[in-house]
Amino acid sequence: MNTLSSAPFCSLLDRLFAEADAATSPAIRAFTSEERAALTTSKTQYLDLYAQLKDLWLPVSRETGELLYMLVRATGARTIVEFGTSFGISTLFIAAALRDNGGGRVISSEFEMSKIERAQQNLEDAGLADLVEIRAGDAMETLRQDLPESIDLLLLDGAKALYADIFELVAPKLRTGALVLADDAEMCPEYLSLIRTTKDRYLSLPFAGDIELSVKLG
Ligand SMILES: C[S@@+](CC[C@H](N)C(=O)[O-])C[C@H]1O[C@@H](n2cnc3c(N)ncnc32)[C@H](O)[C@@H]1O
Repeated sequence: MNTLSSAPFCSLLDRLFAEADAATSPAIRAFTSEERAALTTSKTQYLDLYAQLKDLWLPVSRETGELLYMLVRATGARTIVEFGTSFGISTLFIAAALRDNGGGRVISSEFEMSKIERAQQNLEDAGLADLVEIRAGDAMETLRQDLPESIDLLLLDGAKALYADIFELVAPKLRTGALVLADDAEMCPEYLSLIRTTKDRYLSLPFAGDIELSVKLG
């Protein structure tokens, strides 16, 4: 038996993915082309732009969620940091894998309070809330301090323009062999350039079209 294929996880995930698919946002349709570009490139407007998209779930795909579950199980990971909780779909996959590994801790980060409340509820409904700490506020501040001494996996899935900055904050705590999974990585040229040019310390590959998967070599 595993959490991924058991109740209540299965039916909860089906319901949440359906809800995510159905969610709409009048704000995104009203965005100018400059605002659309700023969503992935601006290091100053991200709080305002993402706040306008608070009704959108923007989750990882089911395949990426299952890949996260696999990676956490296969590596026996116990300590995970996540940039970008939203309504908690990726967090659910990670926490399910931690449960099946025998325990652990996810530190996730989200600044939109309404999303945090719903993510917390989803984690409670799945019986996984005890494994997760959601840090409220800008991850550029909340992930700057009080990180565990040794981190097994980092998921980058918040504002695209900040992937490189968040990676730099967390990197000193990544253990040798730690994985970094960056979702929608093709939107993050600064991060891709950074992770792919540190060949002595990271091996990094594009994966499944929209993921960059990297391992810390030492
Ligand atoms: C792509 S969604 C995350 C989806 C989530 N990982 C999932 O699979 O359900 C990105 C989220 O990151 C949040 N976010 C963006 N920039 C952030 C920042 N600097 N600090 C905290 N949260 C941020 C947004 O509010 C949004 O909810």
